[in-house]
Amino acid sequence: MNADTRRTESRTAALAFEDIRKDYGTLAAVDNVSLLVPHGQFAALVGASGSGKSTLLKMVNRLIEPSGGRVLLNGANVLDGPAAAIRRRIGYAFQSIGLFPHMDVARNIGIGPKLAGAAPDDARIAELLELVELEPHHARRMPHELSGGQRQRVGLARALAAGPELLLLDEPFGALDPVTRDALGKRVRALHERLGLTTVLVTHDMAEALLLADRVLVMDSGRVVADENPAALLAGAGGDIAQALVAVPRAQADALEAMMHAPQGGAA
Ligand SMILES: Nc1ncnc2c1ncn2[C@@H]1O[C@H](COP(=O)(O)OP(=O)(O)OP(=O)(O)O)[C@@H](O)[C@H]1O
Repeated sequence: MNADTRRTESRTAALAFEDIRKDYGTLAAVDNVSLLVPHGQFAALVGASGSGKSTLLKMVNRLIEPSGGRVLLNGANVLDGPAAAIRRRIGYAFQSIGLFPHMDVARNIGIGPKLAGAAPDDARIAELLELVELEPHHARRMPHELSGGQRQRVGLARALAAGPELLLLDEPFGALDPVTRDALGKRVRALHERLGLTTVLVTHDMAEALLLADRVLVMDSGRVVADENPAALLAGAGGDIAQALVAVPRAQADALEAMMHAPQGGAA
């Protein structure tokens, strides 16, 4: 691809990383990553702990300053202008949620738009609660009066409150039980479709990535070592590191399948 084509593609993508890097001393936490995420795509970033997933994500909403390269959001460098202006265009939900303990659910959800001078009214809060399948009466609860899964839903509603162009999710289901995690994952995918979002999800869990995403990016030592769709990964593409991650859910699925077809043991 020549430089002109590359520049045009970077400008028209929802999100573009151009030779982005982050160094901590001699460690390259993110090592010259270039990627385009088209509008409407649901991409998952998968990889071992410490492979650079969160660092890459946080350079989009300027929680981390890059050591080199650029991140473009709809063609504009995220470093141009105030960080708050960029963050208003990006929904961000993460595992530890960061709800304000002294504010009720409605105020927690509305904090971003309120800081921007447009506090959401009760109808908008009710609409956001409905999107994440919470009840209207949850609006007046305090964070400590909610379950972990409900708190994650509030975090998601807050991420959606300003009508973002881009949704960044950093292990948003990490601390949840498997049933809640599965339900919330499906809800996020449905919202992605319904709201026409572009979404990047960081997860340790390859099964989650395969089930939810259109595209799976595998990171290792700060680099993207595989970039495949779920069907291709399941068919064996992506190289050794990606296949080692795919092997885990595959082995579990095979073991369950074998159990279902095994003759019943126990007393005859
Ligand atoms: N502030 C920091 N100072 C020094 N090193 C850091 C800092 N933040 C992250 N790192 C290092 O950068 C590397 C990438 O970290 P990062 O959090 O991006 O990984 P990750 O893939 O998101 O991991 P996890 O899945 O465990 O959250 C790791 O080796 C980490 O120790």
